[in-house]
This record gives sequence, structure tokens and C-alpha cells, in this order.
Amino acid sequence: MEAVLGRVGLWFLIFFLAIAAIAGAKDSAFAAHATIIAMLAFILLVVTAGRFDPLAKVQGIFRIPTDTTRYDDDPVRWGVIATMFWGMVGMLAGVFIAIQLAFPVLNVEPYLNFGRVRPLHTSAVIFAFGGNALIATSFYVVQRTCRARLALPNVARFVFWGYQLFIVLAASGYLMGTTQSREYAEPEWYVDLWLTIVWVAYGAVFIATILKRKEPHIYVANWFYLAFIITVAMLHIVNNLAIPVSFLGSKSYSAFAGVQDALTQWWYGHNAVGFFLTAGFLAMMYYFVPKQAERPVYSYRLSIIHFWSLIFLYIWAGPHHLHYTALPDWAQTLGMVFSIMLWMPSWGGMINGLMTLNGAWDKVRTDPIIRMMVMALAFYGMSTFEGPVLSIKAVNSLSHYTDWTIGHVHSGALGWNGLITFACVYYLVPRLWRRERMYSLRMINWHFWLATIGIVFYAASMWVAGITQGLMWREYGADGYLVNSFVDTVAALHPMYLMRAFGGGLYLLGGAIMTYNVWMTIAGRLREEAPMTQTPHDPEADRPAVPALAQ
Ligand code: HEM
Ligand code: HEM
Ligand SMILES: [Cu+2]
Repeated sequence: MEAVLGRVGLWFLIFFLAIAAIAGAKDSAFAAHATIIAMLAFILLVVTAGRFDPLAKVQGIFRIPTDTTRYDDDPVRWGVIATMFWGMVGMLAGVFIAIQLAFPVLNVEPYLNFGRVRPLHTSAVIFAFGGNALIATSFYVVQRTCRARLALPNVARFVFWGYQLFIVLAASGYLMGTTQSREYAEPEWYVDLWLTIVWVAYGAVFIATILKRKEPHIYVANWFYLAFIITVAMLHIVNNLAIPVSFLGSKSYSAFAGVQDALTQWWYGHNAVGFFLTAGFLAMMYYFVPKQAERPVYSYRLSIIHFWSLIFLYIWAGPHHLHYTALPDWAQTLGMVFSIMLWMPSWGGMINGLMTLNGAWDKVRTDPIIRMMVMALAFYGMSTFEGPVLSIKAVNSLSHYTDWTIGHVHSGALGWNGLITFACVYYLVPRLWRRERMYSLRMINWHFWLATIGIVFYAASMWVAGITQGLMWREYGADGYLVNSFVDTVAALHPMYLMRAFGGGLYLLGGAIMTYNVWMTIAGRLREEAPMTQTPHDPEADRPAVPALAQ
């Protein structure tokens, strides 16, 4: 009873403070966010006071089995559902902005213009889709590899819900036009503070679980998760150092200015790629690829070597985003050199993943989940080859500001992050909901092909678009004047933008098939379908020869 009263008091306090914040708000976005908090606190207040358990309802709708195993998997199940949900939102936003670039009339002012939906897309896919996948898989993996139940179970639940609140505040903020204008870190100061609290809690749960492990060894996947959690905390805090104009308004000013600010932003931005989109996803690879292939990791020694070299090199490569800017020349060259060196540890990871399939390569033909993992690793290898090439100053003078960068981003994002996440979800759902297998393996195969063909359309059209742009911008006539105006290049890109939108559409369609497949699996259904392999065989030839002779 006292516990209930205590929680009612807490929600009431938050509700009261939020109402006060609405009353004193300096701008409408801050007031809107305070309203969201007030509504949330009010709902939780009523729910707690009424002793009504909405979580039980949610568990029922998603048929979440009550946990009787030795592992605490509820936050993992919610995380998988959140991954699917935000993935669809983010990809839908991606397709929408892709179509906007082909047909500018679709810029619906003010809420759905390109400038507001673009960060919605990038944050939804990276932080909401990727972030939920990382949190969910890390909670799953750390328990298995440490043979320990999740430490601080209540904090783990706070991490999940707190992170969803962060996503909602960030996304709604973008649509209302509040932004710090820092790429991949657009949310304003109070949303950043909230994320800091959630992230520290996340680190606490993860580290505490490792500390109570019953397995003496710390498996390499946990090293990657740990590097991801700690480094992202550091990046997030430093990049977002800012002074709010008012404690009741959304506007703030960065602690840095000029070229220092630029360098801080790309130290952050580049390492968001290195530690969020790479180290975290390599952790997924190190657990789920060996599991699905039923083979040990190819080389444990290689995993250690490429781990340390990856984290040491990544942190210095940020200046490759600032070639030919006010940044000192030596710093640009430093960024370029470290980027080229990064090729090796990156490929170390890819090789370790691919070679884990040694002796199991036939599974690429028979197992659509393995096939997806192999394609993810192939794209990881491709984008980490392309990256060092783009970092070379001579290449960057052509590629920078063009769609080549966008193509590079998406071969990594769609090919590597997207495909490895899908494969992990396909691995997890039957296990988490205790089903025999996914509802349909053939649908996984469809998803694989739609996604792969979609990426090919995306990357190929952006290479052509980028090089076209780059060459048109630097074309001089005999008179010494530029030949093309900017709008000429825009017109030239139209067909490429249509192809990109088409490719993105295929990728999204694959995601929709996956959502259906996951939904049906959770509902406990199994699709009647022919097996995935139809290797022709002669039944006569299979009959043992000896009994025939004995006749
Ligand atoms: C359905 C698939 C997708 C489509 C159609 C799509 C489309 C787009 C478009 C049109 C842009 C803006 C490009 C520009 O400003 O010229 C963009 C940017 C971006 N997208 Fe996607 N996207 C998709 C999926 C994803 C996924 C799954 C991720 C990450 C996991 C991702 C990460 C990014 C990033 C990081 C940027 C910013 C790139 C930069 O600033 O250089 N996208 N996307
Ligand atoms: C060895 C690894 C890699 C290196 C050296 C590298 C290098 C680069 C370079 C030189 C650029 C262009 C900078 C510019 O001209 O503005 C770039 C952009 C980018 N790369 Fe990579 N890349 C690597 C791997 C990846 C991977 C695996 C991903 C995604 C999963 C990725 C995501 C991005 C993003 C999001 C941008 C665009 C940033 C922006 O301007 O908004 N990179 N990268
Ligand atoms: Cu970079």
C-alpha cells in the first residue's frame, strides 16, 4: 500500500511540475513537450491509483509469455516489437523524403517539409530502430553469455520505457521545428539530458549483469556492447554541451563555436557511425552469426585484435568529414590516414563473421537467415572499403556534398545495419515467444530478395547521381566560367531520384512482409509451405544397395 502511495505521489509531483512548465513555457514546442509529460504522468497516476495493470494488457495483446526461464526476457520482447515498429516508421519517412526530393510539391509546410522529416528519418532509423535493436539484443546476449539474470530488473524496464520517451520527444520536436542543428544530435538540451539519464541507467544494467556473471570469461560480443555503451555516453555528453537560453524554453546555444564546433560535431558524428552503427552491430554479429550457423567464431584471436584496433582508430577519423574546410590541413590529413588504416580492422570483423561459416556454407542455400547475415557482412565489407576511399582528399573533393555520400551511408545502413538486425529479429522471435520457427521461411526469403534488390537500386542510382553532380559542378568552359548552374544538376538527377525512391520502396515492402511474418509468429501460427530446399534427388538411388542384392 505504501509503495502504491509513494508512486502515486511521484506521478502527481511530475504531473504538477509539468503543468507548471506549460504555464511558464517560453515557446510552443516546450509547452507541447511539457503537455506530453503531463498527460503521461496523469495516465500513470490514474493507473497506479486504480491498481490497474496496463502492462499485463500489453503482455496479453502481444502474447508475451510469463517468464519462468532463468533469464529476464520481457524487456527483450518489448525491444523486438519496438524495433519493428520504429523501423517501419523510419523507413516510411525515408521513402517519403526520397519521393519529396523527386517531387518537391510534396513539401507540406510546415510540419512535413523536407527539413523537418529528414532528421525524423535519420533519428528514427538510427536511434529508434537501431537503438532498440541494440538494447534488446544486448540484454539478451549478456544474460546468455554471462549465464546470469539481468541485474537491476526495474532499471532495465526504466531503460526501455525511458528510451521510448526520448524517441517520442525527439521526433515530435523535429516536426515542431525545434533543433540544435547538429547532425544526428538534433534534439534540444532537455531531451539530451533525459537521454543521458537513460543511457547511464543502461550502462549500469549492462555492467552490473557482467559483474554478477557465473561464466568467468567475458565473451567478445560483450566487449563490443560495452565499447558501444561507454563511448556513446562520452560522445553524447561532449557533443551536446550547451547553455539553455531559459530553463522553460527549448532554445540553447552550443558551448563550442566556429571550427572547434565543427570538429566536435564530426568527432561525434563519425564515432556515432563507429560505435553505434559499427561496434554495437558487430556485437550482434559475434553472438548471432555463430549461433545461427552452429559454428564457433572463426578466430577468437582476430576478434580481440580487431576490437582494440577498431576502437583505437575510429576515434581519430572524424576530420574526414571536414576536408577542405577551415580545419587545419594537418588535422584533415590525420583524419584521412586513420580512415585508411580503418580498412583493416573493419575487414577483420567481416572476415571473422564470414569465415565462421567455414564448413557450413551450404546453409547459405538452405537457411534464409544465414543468407541475410552473409549479405549483411558483405555490405559491411563494401561500405568499409568505400569509406576509406571517400576519405582520400582527392576523391572527397569530387564526392563531398554529392549523393555519393548518401549512397555510401545507405549501403552501410540498409545493407549492414538493416539486414543484420532483420536476421537477429528472425532468430529471436521464435525463441522469445517459444515457437517452433518463424511463421514463414519463404517470406524471409522474399524479404531478403526485396531488400537486396532495393539496396542495389539505392546504391547504384546514388553512385551515378553523385558522380554526375561532382563532375557537373567542376566543369569549366573554354571561357573559364562554370558550364552548369546548380539547377542544371538538380534537373539531371531527377531519374536517379526516382530510382532511389523505387529501391527504397522495395526495401520498405520487405519490411512490411517481415512485420506480417513476425506478427503471425507471435500469434502462434505456422504457415504450411514447401520446404526451402528442393534439391532434386532420385529416390531409387537413395535405397541401400545391400537389401536388393539379398533378395
Ligand atoms: C526505406 C529505406 C530508406 C530510404 C528510402 C531512405 C532515404 C533517405 C533519403 C532520401 C535521405 C536524404 C538524402 C539527402 O539529404 O539527399 C536519407 C538520409 C539518411 N538516411 Fe535513409 N533511407 C532509408 C533507410 C535508412 C536506414 C535503414 C538508415 C539507417 C539505419 C538510414 C540512414 C540515413 C542517414 C544516416 C541519412 C543521412 C545521410 C547524410 O546526411 O549523409 N536510412 N535517407
Ligand atoms: C572504415 C570505415 C568507414 C570509413 C573510413 C568511412 C568514411 C566516410 C567518409 C570519408 C564519408 C564522407 C564524408 C564527407 O564527404 O562528408 C563518410 C560519410 C558517412 N558514412 Fe562512412 N565510412 C566508413 C564506414 C561507414 C559505415 C559502416 C557506415 C554505416 C553503417 C557509415 C556511415 C556514414 C554516414 C552516415 C556518413 C554521412 C555523414 C554525413 O555527412 O551526414 N560509414 N564516411
Ligand atoms: Cu566518418
